[in-house]
Amino acid sequence: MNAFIWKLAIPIWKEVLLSTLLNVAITVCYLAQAMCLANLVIGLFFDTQATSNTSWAVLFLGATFIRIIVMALYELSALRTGRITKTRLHTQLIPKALSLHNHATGELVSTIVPGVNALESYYSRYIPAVGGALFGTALVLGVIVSFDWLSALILALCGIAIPIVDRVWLKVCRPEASQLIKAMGSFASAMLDSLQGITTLKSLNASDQRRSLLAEKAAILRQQAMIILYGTLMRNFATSFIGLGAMAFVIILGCFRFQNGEINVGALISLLFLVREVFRPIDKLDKTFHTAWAANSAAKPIYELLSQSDKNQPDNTPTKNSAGSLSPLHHDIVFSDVSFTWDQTQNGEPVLKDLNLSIKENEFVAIVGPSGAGKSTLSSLLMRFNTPQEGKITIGDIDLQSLTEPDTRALMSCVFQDTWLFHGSIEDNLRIAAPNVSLAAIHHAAKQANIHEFIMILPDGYQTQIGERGSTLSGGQKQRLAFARACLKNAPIFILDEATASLDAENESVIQASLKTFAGKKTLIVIAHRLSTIQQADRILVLDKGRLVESGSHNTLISKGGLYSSLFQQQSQANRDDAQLTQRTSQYASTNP
Ligand SMILES: Nc1ncnc2c1ncn2[C@@H]1O[C@H](COP(=O)(O)OP(=O)(O)OP(=O)(O)O)[C@@H](O)[C@H]1O
Repeated sequence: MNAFIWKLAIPIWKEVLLSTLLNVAITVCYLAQAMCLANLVIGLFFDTQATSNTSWAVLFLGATFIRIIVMALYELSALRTGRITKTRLHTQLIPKALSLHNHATGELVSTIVPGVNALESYYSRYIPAVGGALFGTALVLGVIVSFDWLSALILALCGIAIPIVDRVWLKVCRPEASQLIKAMGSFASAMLDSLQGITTLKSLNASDQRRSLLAEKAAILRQQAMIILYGTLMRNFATSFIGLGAMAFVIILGCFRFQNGEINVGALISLLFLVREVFRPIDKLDKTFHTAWAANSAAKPIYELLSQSDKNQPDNTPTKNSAGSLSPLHHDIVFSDVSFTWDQTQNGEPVLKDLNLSIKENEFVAIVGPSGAGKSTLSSLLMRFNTPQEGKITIGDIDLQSLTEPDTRALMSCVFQDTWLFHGSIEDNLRIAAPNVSLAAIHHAAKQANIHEFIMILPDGYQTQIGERGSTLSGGQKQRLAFARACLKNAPIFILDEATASLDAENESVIQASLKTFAGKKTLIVIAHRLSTIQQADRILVLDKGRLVESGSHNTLISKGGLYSSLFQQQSQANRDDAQLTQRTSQYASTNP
C-alpha cells in the first residue's frame, strides 16, 4: 500500500473500520454455523440426547439469521464507505482538473474515472476483506487448534502462502499495471482528440493516418492488457491450487489419522465442517484483490494530478479582510518584473521576461505584437490560469496571489478566440456567466453583441438547443454569444483576446460600438492582430519576444517609426493588396458575365 492511499483513508477511517468489523462478524457467524452443524451431526450419530441436538439446531438457525442481518449491514456499510470515498475524491479532483490547462482531456478523464472507482472499491471492499482475512482466519484457526493443532498448522501455513503469492504477483505486475493505465490514458486521449477533431481530420484527408495512430495505441493497450491477464491467470491458478489443495490434503490426512486413532470422530467431523471456513475470508479477499493493484496503480497518477495542479496553481489561501473576502478598492493593473516560462517549451526560454507595465482603471489598452510575442500568455497570467515564476501582478495594489482564483476572475470578463459553448439552450449558455439575471438583462447583453435579432428569428428563440460545443452555430455567431456572455458577467475588467477575429466587418463594427459604451466605465484590454480595430485605444502596448518595447497612442507610435509602425505598414499594404484583388475580381466578373 502506498503512502497516498493511507493519506486519503484518514478522513474515512471510521467507515472503513466499521465495514471491517462487520466483515469479521460475518466470518464469526459462518464459524458459529459450522460449529453448530458439526455438533449437531456428532449429536445425531453419537449422542442420544434429543434436547441437546435441538439446541444445536436452534443455535444453527439463530447464527444463520444473524449472518443474514450482518451481511446486509456490511453491504450497507460498504456502499456508504464507497459513496463517501467517491464524493471526497471527486470534490478534490474535479476542481483541480478544471483548473488545469495543459492536460489532454482524455488522459484526465481516464485518470480520474477509473482511478476514483479503484480507490472506492479499495476502501469499501478490499480493506474490510483484508481485516476479515486476518482476524476471521485467525479465529477459525484458533478454534481448530483447540482440537487438532497439526491440521491448524498446515492450514495456517497454506493460508499465509496465498498472500505471499499475491505479493510476488503484485511486485511483478505492478509496473505492468502502471504501463496498462498509461496505455489506457494514451489511447483514450488520442480517441477523444480524434473524435473532437474529426472535421479537421476529414478536411485534411488525414483519417487514415489517424486511424493508424489509433491502431498503434490500441495494439499497445492490448499487449499490456494481455500481460496483466496472463499474470492474473497464473496467480489465480497458484492461489486456487494452494487453497483447494490444502483443504483436500487436511481432510484426507484427517481421515487417515482418525483411522490410526490419532484423532477422534468429533475432531474429524469438526474439521470437515471448519476447514472451508479457514479459506472463506481468504477467498473473499481474493475476489477483491484486483482492486488492490488497480488502486495502487491509480494512486500515483491521481497523486501526480493533485500535486501537479498544486505546483502550478498559486496558494489559494487569501489574506481576507474582516468581511471574509478580499476585494480591491480600485482596478489599476500592474505587472512588476514578471517572467514566465511554459513547461517544456522554448527550451526553458521565458515567454515573458522582466515585464513591467501598468494599466489604469477604466483605461482602454490594446496589446499588440508579432505572433508568439507573449500576448495571450500575459492575459492567461492575469486570469490566473498560470502563475509567473518571477515578479508579481497586482490589481488595485493587491497581489493576485493574495486573492482566491474565484475572487480574481470575478473582476474580469473575457472573450477568447476559441469559444466554448456547452450542450444546452442559448439561454443556458448565456446564464453560465450570471445565473440569476433577468431575461431583460440577457436580451440587453445579446443586443450589445449584435446577436439578439438572430436569436429571435430562431424557432425556439433563447430556448434553442445549440448542440454539442455549439455545433449548430457559425464561428461568428458563437463568438457573438461569447461576447454577450462576457457582457452579462459585467465585470470591471474586460479582456478580449483575438475575440473579433472571426467576425465580419459589420458585426465587428457593432462590437466596437459596444466597446465604446464601456469607455470610462470599464478597463478594456484588447489583444488583436488586426491593428485597424484598436486604433481608438487610449494606449497601445507593443510586445516583442516577451518584453514591452513600445507604448503610446496610435499616432504617437506611428510617428515614432518603430515596431508598431512597421507592423501597421505591413498590414495596410496587405489590406491594399486585398482591396485591389477584390476590385480586379469584380471588374473581371462584370466584363465576363
Ligand atoms: N499552453 C501553452 N503551453 C506551452 N507553450 C505555450 C502555451 N501557450 C503559448 N505557448 C508558447 O508561448 C509563446 C507565446 O505564446 P502566446 O500565445 O502568448 O503568444 P501571442 O503573442 O499571443 O501569439 P499569437 O499572436 O500568435 O496568438 C509561444 O512560443 C507559444 O509556443
